[in-house]
Amino acid sequence: MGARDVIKEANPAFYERYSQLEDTDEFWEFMIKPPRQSIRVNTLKAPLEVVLERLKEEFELEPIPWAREGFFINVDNLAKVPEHSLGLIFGQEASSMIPPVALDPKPGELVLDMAAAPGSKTGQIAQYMENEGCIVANDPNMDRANVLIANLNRMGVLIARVTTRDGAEFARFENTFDRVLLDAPCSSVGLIRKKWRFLEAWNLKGVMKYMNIQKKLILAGYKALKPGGTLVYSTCTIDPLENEEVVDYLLRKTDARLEKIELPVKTSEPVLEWEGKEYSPELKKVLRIHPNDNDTEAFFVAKIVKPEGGG
Ligand SMILES: C[S@@+](CC[C@H](N)C(=O)[O-])C[C@H]1O[C@@H](n2cnc3c(N)ncnc32)[C@H](O)[C@@H]1O
Repeated sequence: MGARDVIKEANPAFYERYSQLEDTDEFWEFMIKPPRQSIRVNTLKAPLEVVLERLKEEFELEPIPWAREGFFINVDNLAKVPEHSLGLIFGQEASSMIPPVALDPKPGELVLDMAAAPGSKTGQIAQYMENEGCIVANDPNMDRANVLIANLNRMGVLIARVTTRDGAEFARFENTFDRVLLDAPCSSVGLIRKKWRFLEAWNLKGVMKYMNIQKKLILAGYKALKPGGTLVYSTCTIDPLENEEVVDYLLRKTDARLEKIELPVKTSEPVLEWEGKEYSPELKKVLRIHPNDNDTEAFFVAKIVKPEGGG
């Protein structure tokens, strides 16, 4: 049985909905193919070259084109690699490295990571900030926040303050942060490659539930952003209602503008019309990544700026 038939049988509604986005054999194959292991070298702890030299003694590394510190690696169990326990490397999916690259945080800035646990992107942001400045790393799920704290400790992140609020509460810190990352809770279609249960559990009701949370969070994140600041919105899912719809909602409600993300990454066409609704042509600037584009998890990334004098 091919991947298409396996998916059709496991969740017919899923197949029906997303065959409207793309219906190639490749798309369905990569939707369930086990993912490639990738790592980010943590330059907060040691120089990139030193860590690479050591890893190359044992493993084959393939650079990830869109993240200088990212590599695909042929390892079965990362937990057994000493560099992992030491926080010199962090297991992070290749496409999940894109949002912090797009955010482009600088040393000394004040950054809000609204949905931060387990902290792979907080660590990457701290790395780009060279441990100077401040990151408010928030996640309302206490268990996940504990994992976040443990990971930040292991990675040697010294500039994060962990909070456990509903991200929507940050709306009251108006015009405060230089940069905001909203790596939103979502239906996680991208994670099916790693966990089959995300395919079985998927339903449209869940998509709608997440869409409503995401709209609330993106408005709050935008409010908390300083004029001239950058907000990156990302999900690891493919549903237009959780992606283009949410960004279109922000564009309609505020003075937000979109910026094109120039990276060497293959993408699929953004969705500009869905279920009879048309989205702003500005949405052409977002990155919609299907699993077969780069053999990674699916991802969606939008780079949003607040005009100077806006808010
Ligand atoms: C995609 S995960 C974040 C992954 C994380 N950014 C990383 O790179 O490791 C989404 C997170 O959103 C959190 N979350 C759920 N509801 C939230 C809310 N109302 N406000 C903020 N975060 C929320 C979940 O607990 C979950 O940890």
